[in-house]
Amino acid sequence: MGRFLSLSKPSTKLPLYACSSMAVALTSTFSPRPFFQFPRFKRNPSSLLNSIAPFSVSSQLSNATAEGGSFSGRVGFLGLGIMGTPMALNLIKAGCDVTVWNRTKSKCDQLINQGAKYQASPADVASSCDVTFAMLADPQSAVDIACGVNGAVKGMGPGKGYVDVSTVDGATSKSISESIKETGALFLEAPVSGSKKPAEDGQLIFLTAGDASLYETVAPLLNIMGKSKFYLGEVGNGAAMKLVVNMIMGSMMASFSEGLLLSEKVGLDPNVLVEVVSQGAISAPMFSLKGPSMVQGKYPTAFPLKHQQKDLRLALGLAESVSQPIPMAAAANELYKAAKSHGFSDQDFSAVVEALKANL
Ligand SMILES: NC(=O)C1=CN([C@@H]2O[C@H](COP(=O)(O)OP(=O)(O)OC[C@H]3O[C@@H](n4cnc5c(N)ncnc54)[C@H](OP(=O)(O)O)[C@@H]3O)[C@@H](O)[C@H]2O)C=CC1
Ligand SMILES: O=CCCC(=O)O
Repeated sequence: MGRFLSLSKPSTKLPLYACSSMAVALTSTFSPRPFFQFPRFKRNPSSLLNSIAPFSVSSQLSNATAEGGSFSGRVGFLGLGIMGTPMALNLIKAGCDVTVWNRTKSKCDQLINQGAKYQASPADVASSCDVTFAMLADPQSAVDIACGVNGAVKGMGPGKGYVDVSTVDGATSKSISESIKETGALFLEAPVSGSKKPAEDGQLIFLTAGDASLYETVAPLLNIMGKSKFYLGEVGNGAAMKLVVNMIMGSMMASFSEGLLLSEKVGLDPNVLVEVVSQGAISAPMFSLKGPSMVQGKYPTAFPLKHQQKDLRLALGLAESVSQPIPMAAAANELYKAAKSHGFSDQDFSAVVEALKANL
């Protein structure tokens, strides 16, 4: 039991509960923090219960239970963009009692038609729900919707929980956490890896940190929306993990873009490059998925370029805070800034290749 009670406390020697082989290597070699991944048992709720049961941190949520791998409380969802809409939709399809709000109200219609309730403000959603999720564009909007006039904080209180799944920096997440917790409610940051299609398919990866009991309570909801989830300890660790992952992704895409253009310029077929890359050590689903449309100059938006640049900017701030040089990411950031200034903000981040074209 003792080893599980240390779940929410940073430690250098925590055993891994269940994880990938990569996570084992990281934990035993580098990680100074708890590093847990729970397996996903979507088709076997009793296995899910067994996997969660050892983490017997009692839930403080009054009307919600996670018994048997389900969640019987009311779920709020704020922010219905590319990611929020399919995530909320999956909760509705799974039978959850979902209440939505979005700045642009018309984006709520699809979900209301599928059975969602609507409230007129984040505060109203939070006061009418047990747990409220927020999937917002950036740090400013995440703070505004949590802490602003008619923000979620106004509707929070003991027995409730707030789960911020937006990609923000650790300082923003901590500030939101403090405001939420001052009301007596619980807070979990849970940014996601995975884009539009994984969100639609319930295949996201949650990078969570904060109140362990809220993590346990919302685990059945995370299991509906995602394929795996990591609990990383203190608030800020989930945000940091997400920014590091997206820093790598942004640099990879910038480098891939250079390769595509260079191959074409020296007379090679960039489609063949995509095929060659897909068979070797640097293969990545991202290259295979986006490469063919990049060659055609098409960038259907899954992950908006402006958000990728935001994440690189936040990763640069994270690196600055610990005096870590990240020259590749800094160079990539300049490229995404150039792409933004040429009007590609709302296209997919693979449009960064346009910033390399000579006529820009
Ligand atoms: N798309 C992706 O592949 C992924 C995105 N993310 C992250 O998830 C978050 C959401 O991304 P995504 O869904 O793609 O983004 P979108 O741009 O599609 O949606 C952004 C959401 O934030 C809302 N919003 C923006 N500014 C404000 C504001 N000032 N006040 C109130 N609401 C606001 C928008 O409302 P409105 O509809 O009114 O504009 C919308 O609901 C971002 O942090 C992103 O980095 C994480 C993983 C993958
Ligand atoms: O933040 C966006 C991540 C996109 C992805 O993981 O494919």
